[in-house]
Amino acid sequence: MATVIDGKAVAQTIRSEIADEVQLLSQKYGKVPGLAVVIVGNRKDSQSYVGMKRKACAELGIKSFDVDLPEQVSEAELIKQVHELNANPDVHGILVQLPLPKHINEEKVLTEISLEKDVDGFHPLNIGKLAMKGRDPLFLPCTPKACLELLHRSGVTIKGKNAVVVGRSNIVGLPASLLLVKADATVTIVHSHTSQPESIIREADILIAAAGQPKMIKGSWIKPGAAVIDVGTNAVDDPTRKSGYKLVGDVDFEEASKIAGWITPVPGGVGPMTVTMLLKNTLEGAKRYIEKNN
Ligand SMILES: Nc1nc(=O)c2c([nH]1)NC[C@@H]1CN(c3ccc(C(=O)N[C@@H](CCC(=O)O)C(=O)O)cc3)C=[N+]21
Repeated sequence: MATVIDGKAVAQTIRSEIADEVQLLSQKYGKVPGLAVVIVGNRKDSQSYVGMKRKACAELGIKSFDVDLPEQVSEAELIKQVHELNANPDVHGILVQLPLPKHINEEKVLTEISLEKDVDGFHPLNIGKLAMKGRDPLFLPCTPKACLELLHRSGVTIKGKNAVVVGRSNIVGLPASLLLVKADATVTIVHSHTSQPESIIREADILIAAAGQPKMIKGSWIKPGAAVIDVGTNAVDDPTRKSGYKLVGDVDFEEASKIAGWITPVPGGVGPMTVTMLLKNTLEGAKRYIEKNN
């Protein structure tokens, strides 16, 4: 049976470390980290994620700046708001919740975020640096950083291992692959055009599942003893629940937990750690800014 990695518990430990540092910063400089959370429109999932982020800020003494814009807001107006946050000395991190409505060019908006405040790590220059050997971006993207932190805190070594990443999105699969290469793994990316995904996944000592397909990865695909990090957060109908749905990962947990060495649950795995890495990035950004300007 696999060791189930308790993302919620690890997240809690790191959050209390962050809260202590926030207090130190506040005592030393009379300033607290500030995170702007920008949301456009009223997608239910985005509202819920943004709510979690704002609540977590409050719990840690991080000041959150809430910008809520209507679905119809123009790209120009959104960019104007980003520029105002760039100029605000109390804001050390800016997060624009994705996805944005179709009439807005996401890359254009993300490019306007000041590099020093890009706590999501989604600015093309930060991604470019992530992709370069010997270079480091100012911020690592939160979900990939969460995956590596969970491996690290579980005592899983990455160097020299076969790592397989399922999915190649800009926010998870691709940057996770880059981080694993930088950590000296041998990395294979599996995606919708891969002809034999099972046989590749079976070679994975480390598996990062970020395809967004509920229970796509079966127990029989897992290499015995592998470390399985499940990034999927898929809502599937569940009439037995009040909400009418439940969250399941990209991995069939029931089956895979019998074969893997380590596995993250959904919920309670990568999700809470993603939010925690955002808070950590905000703290790091604030420390850089405050120490430079004092
Ligand atoms: N600019 C931007 N940055 C993001 O980081 C970003 C984004 N846009 N758009 C959407 C995705 C998704 N995402 C999650 C965060 C937390 C949980 C999380 O905490 N999940 C809980 C479950 C929460 C629940 O019960 O609904 C868990 O897995 O235990 C999940 C998903 C961040 N994203």
